[in-house]
Amino acid sequence: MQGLGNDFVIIDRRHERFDATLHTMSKLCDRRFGVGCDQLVLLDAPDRDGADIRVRFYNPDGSEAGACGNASRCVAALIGNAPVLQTSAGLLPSFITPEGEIGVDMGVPALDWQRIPLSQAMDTVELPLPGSPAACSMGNPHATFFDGMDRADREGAALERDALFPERANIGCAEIVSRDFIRLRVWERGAGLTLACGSGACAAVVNGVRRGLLDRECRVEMDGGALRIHWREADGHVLMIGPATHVFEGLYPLGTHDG
Ligand SMILES: N[C@H](CCC[C@H](N)C(=O)O)C(=O)O
Repeated sequence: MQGLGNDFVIIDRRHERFDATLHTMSKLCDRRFGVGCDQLVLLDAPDRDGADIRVRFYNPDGSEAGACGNASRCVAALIGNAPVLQTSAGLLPSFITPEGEIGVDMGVPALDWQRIPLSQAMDTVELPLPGSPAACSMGNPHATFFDGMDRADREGAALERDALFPERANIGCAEIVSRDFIRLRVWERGAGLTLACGSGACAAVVNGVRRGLLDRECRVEMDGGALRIHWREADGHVLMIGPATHVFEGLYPLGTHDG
């Protein structure tokens, strides 16, 4: 499936065994020697009350991510009937808009340096990096710059691994068109530049509001398309609305060798 060109291999292992070795997962993500995707998503039966499906997200480098907004919309569309997703970031309710778009409540962002996490105590609204980005977590760490998109291409790889981010970070680079419309490019942790990043769009709006640059309801346009983001004042939850597209379905040849 794909959400704004951010694409996923989603393996439902509720009824079939699938041993997710690092080698198998990275090969599945490989666009030449495997199927090809930005992230691999594993579905299991939930083990928390109120959840309909357990969802785990893995980058092509094998690292697990606590959140993946575009994949969350895809899983919600795949399961149908607006499921509640159980992720390591918590229970994420989904919904369908009257226009048929998929919405996911991405929960409350973590704003304190320990939970993002950062390597030292500091105010997360302006990090001591060129361009003074702001940082938050949507269940995965994000630093957002607001001085144009091209830094993502030029500096994303180095910034992802800056010593400030003990678990690395997704690097969002935004161009502010107006207080309710930004263009965003994200260098994703463990994946590199992608056409869209759902949690990155959420983080960019949260970070922009905290910097006094954006309104709480904002359109975020990325290379693959646009999301609507609303950081709801009443309860602090971040709602993300956008498309989710089924590309093809197949059977993973169980029992094949990893070679
Ligand atoms: N690379 C991210 C996970 C995927 C996020 C992105 N694809 C999204 O839609 O949120 C991380 O390691 O935190």
